[in-house]
Amino acid sequence: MSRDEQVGKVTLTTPSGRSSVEVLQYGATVISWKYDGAEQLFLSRQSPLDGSAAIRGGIPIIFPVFGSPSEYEDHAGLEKLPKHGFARTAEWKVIEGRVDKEVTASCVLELNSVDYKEIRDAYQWPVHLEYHIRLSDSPASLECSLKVKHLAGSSTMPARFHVLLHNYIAVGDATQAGVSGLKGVTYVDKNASKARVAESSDPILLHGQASDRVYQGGAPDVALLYNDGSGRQLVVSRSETLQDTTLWNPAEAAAKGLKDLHEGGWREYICIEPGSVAALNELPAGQEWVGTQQLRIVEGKSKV
Ligand SMILES: O=P(O)(O)OC[C@H]1O[C@@H](O)[C@H](O)[C@@H](O)[C@@H]1O
Repeated sequence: MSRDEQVGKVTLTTPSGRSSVEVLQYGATVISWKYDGAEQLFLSRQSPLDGSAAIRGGIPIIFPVFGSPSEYEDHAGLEKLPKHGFARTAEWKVIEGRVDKEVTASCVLELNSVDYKEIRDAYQWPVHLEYHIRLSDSPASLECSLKVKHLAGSSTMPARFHVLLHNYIAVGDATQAGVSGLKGVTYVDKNASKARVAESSDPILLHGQASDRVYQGGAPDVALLYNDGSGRQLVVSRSETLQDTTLWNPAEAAAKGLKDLHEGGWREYICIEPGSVAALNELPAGQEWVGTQQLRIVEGKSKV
């Protein structure tokens, strides 16, 4: 593990040098994952990386609310939070870094909500977050695991939260790449007044249409099928605690409203976001919750 303390960045590289990952302490945001020199994640060229705004790309951590609190009828205890919560814009601490055996490298970051007045003011529950990042060459994969511990103390009521890992997966052309594994799963379409729809396609092709869908449970693995002729897939697996999947791409018109997205950037990614967002978690005082995802490169024969 190497650290750039001035920038607040950790770089992990596996001993073979085949895989590397860069993580900002700002938001504990993974901003790059390379395998054999190829970048797997999208990062907007216009995203400020100086801690002035959430990162447009990589893997922002969404906690403890997904979207704006006002989107939910029952948002008791969440109403003062900014959109997508505080985890993605807080400064995390690095507590551990390791290179194991011959194929993996890992690090751990933490965030203690009680250390920050602005978080205490917006979120009544004292929570300790731990984020474990593990990089491997075999299989070529990146594992991210978020642990939430309700510290009790100032509030003994169950801590209420959503969690979502907002993966911006790099693709050659988002209008042509496919997303597989969601057929039959019901989604809430945030672009259509929250209509509930059962997915009928496999693979899903966006064809340049905007997507802001929250698939509710039912899909252990979701795969991004690249359209580069290689048959390669990026498989997103997750623990049962991250049972929901948001599929987001703003497409051309809405992308114009995203000032931190470079021209044409919307074509270069599809967000496949495992989360626990269909209902709020209620974590009793003193207890822990863990959600884990694995992004895995699979060479195969998939056709889009
Ligand atoms: O622009 P932000 O705050 O990073 O949010 C990006 C998108 O994140 C997605 O997860 C949400 O479903 C979208 O509704 C939202 O627009």
